[in-house]
Amino acid sequence: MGMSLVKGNYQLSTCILLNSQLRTTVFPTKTMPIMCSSFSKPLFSFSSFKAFSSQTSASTSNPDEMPAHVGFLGLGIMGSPMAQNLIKAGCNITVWNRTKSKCDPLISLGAKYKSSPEEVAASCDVTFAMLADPESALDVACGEHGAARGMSPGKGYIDVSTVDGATSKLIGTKIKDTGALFLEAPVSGSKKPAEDGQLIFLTAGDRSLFEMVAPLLDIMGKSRFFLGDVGNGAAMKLVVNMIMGSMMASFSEGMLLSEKVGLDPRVLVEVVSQGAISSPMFSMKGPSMVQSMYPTAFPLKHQQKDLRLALELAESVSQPTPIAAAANELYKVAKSRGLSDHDFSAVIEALKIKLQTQSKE
Ligand SMILES: NC(=O)C1=CN([C@@H]2O[C@H](COP(=O)(O)OP(=O)(O)OC[C@H]3O[C@@H](n4cnc5c(N)ncnc54)[C@H](OP(=O)(O)O)[C@@H]3O)[C@@H](O)[C@H]2O)C=CC1
Ligand SMILES: O=CC(=O)O
Repeated sequence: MGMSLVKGNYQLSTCILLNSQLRTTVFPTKTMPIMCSSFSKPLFSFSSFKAFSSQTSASTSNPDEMPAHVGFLGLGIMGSPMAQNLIKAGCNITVWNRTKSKCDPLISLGAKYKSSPEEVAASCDVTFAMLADPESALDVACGEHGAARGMSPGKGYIDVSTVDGATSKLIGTKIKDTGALFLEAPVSGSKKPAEDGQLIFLTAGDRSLFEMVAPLLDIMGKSRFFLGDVGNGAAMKLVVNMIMGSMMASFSEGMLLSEKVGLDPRVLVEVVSQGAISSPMFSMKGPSMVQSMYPTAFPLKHQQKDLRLALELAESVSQPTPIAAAANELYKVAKSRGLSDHDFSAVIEALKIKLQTQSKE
C-alpha cells in the first residue's frame, strides 16, 4: 500500500515497508492530492527499516480548529519569518527571544511579548521553539525559566529546532512529565521557504498534537511528514542535512577546479543547472559564490553542527560516512577562519585557503 501525491511542481512518493515500528505519514498541505496509487510490493529490500508510510489518503487541516493562543520562542533567521506568517494568518501570537530587540518587529505586527519561555508557555495553548542548537533548545525548554515550567495538561510544545534525537527525547520527557504533549518538528527549507510558508516539517511524537497544530504547520509549510516516535524527525533532518552539507562541499570543489583549469565557473553553474545533478541550491547559491559573496540564509555554524550530529548518529549505528566526515572537516576549517555566521556556501573559502597553503609549501 502506498501513495504518490502531486502538488504544484513536485511529487511525493511514499511506500509501506515490512516490519514497522514507526509510521510515516506524508501530508502535502496546501492542495489536495490529485493522484493516488498503490504498490503491492515494498520499494526497498532492507528488512530492518523502521520507517513506513501508513497514509492512504491526504489530510487537510481545518483552520477553524486552530489553537487560540500560540507561543513562539526563538526569533532568528527562521523563527522570525515563521512567527510572522502565523501573525499574518490571523493567529494570536506571543513571542520571546533571548535578545529582546528581535521581538520588536513582531510586536509591531500585533504579537504579545512575555519575558521568559515559562511565561509564554503558561499563557499559550501551544508553543513553538526555533533555537540554534541542542544546548539552547534544552535550556529554553528545561532551564530555570524554561517552557516546561509553564506547561500543563492540555498544552503542547513543538520543537522545530534542528537537534539530535537524544536531546529531543530529553526535552520530550520533561514536557510530558508536566502532562503536556510534545512534538519534534525540525524543518527542511531555508530562509526563503520560511518567508514564503514553504517549509517541510519532519515531525514525530504525539500524534494528537500533530493533528492539533496541523493548521499552523500548513501556514508555515508546504508539507508535513509524521514519522512516529520522537527521534525519527531529528534523524530524518540530520540525514537530509548531511547530504546537503556534502553536496555543497563537492559543488565548491567543482567550482574551484573549473576555475583552475581555465573554465568560467558561471558556465559550470549553468551546465549543472541543466543536467541530472541540477539542484535549486546550486542554482541559487552558485552565482553569489562565483563573486565570493555569502549572504546568510543558513549559517555555516549550523551546517557544521548538523554534520557533527549526523556523524554521531552514523557512529551510533556503525554506518560508514566518509564523505560527510571529509565535508565536516572543511566546515570546521571555515569556522576557524571566522566564517561561522556567513552562509554555509562560504565553505568554498576553506578550499581556497587550503590551495593557498599548499602553493606556499
Ligand atoms: N537558517 C536556515 O536555513 C535553517 C535553520 N534550521 C535550524 O533552525 C534552527 C534556527 O536556525 P536559524 O534561525 O537560522 O538560527 P539563528 O542563529 O538565526 O537563530 C538562533 C536562535 O536561537 C537563539 N539562541 C541561541 N542560543 C541561545 C541560548 N543559549 N539561549 C536562548 N536562545 C538562544 C537565538 O537568540 P538570539 O537572537 O538572542 O541570538 C535565536 O533566536 C537551527 O537549529 C538551525 O540548524 C533549519 C532549517 C533551515
Ligand atoms: O537546514 C537547512 C535547510 O536548508 O533545510
